[in-house]
Amino acid sequence: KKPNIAIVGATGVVGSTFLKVLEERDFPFENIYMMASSKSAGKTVTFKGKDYVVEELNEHSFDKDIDIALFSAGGATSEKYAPIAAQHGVTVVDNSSAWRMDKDVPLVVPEVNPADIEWNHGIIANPNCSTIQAMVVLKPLHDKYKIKRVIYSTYQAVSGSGVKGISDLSEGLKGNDKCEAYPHPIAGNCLPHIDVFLDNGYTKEEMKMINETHKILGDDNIKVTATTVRVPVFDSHSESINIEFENPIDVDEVRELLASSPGIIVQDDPANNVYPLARDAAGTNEVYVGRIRRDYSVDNGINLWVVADNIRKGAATNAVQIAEELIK
Ligand SMILES: O=C(O)C/C=C/c1cccc(C(=O)O)c1C(=O)O
Repeated sequence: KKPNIAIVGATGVVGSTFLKVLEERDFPFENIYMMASSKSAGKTVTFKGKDYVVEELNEHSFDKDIDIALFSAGGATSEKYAPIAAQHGVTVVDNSSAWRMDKDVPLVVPEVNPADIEWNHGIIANPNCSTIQAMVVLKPLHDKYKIKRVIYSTYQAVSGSGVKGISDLSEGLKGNDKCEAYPHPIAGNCLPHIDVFLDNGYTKEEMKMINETHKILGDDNIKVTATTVRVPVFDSHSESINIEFENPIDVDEVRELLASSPGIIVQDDPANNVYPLARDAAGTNEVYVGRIRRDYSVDNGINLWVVADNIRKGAATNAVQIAEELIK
């Protein structure tokens, strides 16, 4: 039978993109239920030409027959309601960080570790957007050359902060500096501060990339560090990724391997100004890789430039791909 699905956080930036991607990919379903917290309940969302009134999420929301629920309504909502849904037999795909590091919750990028879906106990976690696009690229390289160390430097779009981030940038570009999403004006700036600072001097976003890399690749021996930066870009996260391998590599072989790996489009012809660009990646579901070159400062190292739409592959599309695995 076709699944009954629920969208929790249906009116948000990611929630509304869940709906776009479900329609684009013609995801099969019998019934769909739109849910959100009290502040968004009562709104109307349109999906496949039909209007739906968003119902207020509560502990009885999953009493009805629901097979799959896609959550993107903040960590607190996931913390409270994902277990309730799971106890009602729903398989939850949660876009928040609430359950990502839980030992009973698989953290999944379908191109990377689809088999981990099998051991879910009702909740499957969607990784952080910056982690997802990196994992798609690192997995084939780790399998072939064994990664020793990774350095992430990210250049993250304001859409990752939702409507407040988008507004701060659009107003800032008109000369009206606003600081609703960030402690400093984002227009004309780069802010090395995403989420909150921790006692170790790193931000939560940086520690998410480090911890989630270990869990998804299943290898805590990989040395990982990260600097995550907010830049004045509306859509798509760009990442400079430096990788040192245990084994020798050949750059042309790396380029061919990536070009033949799932979910990746290689754009790497600097002589003709060809490399991944945030504005080209926006609105698509793939991960783009370019500037593939040897790091001559170590024996077996490379540098990469990796770009993806942070709301699509970084969140909504990845979650829908997990749901597609569930109904196979
Ligand atoms: O800021 C970005 O570009 C990505 C933001 C992700 C985010 C924002 C608020 C809460 C969370 C969270 O769920 O903790 C997350 C996440 O890690 O997915």
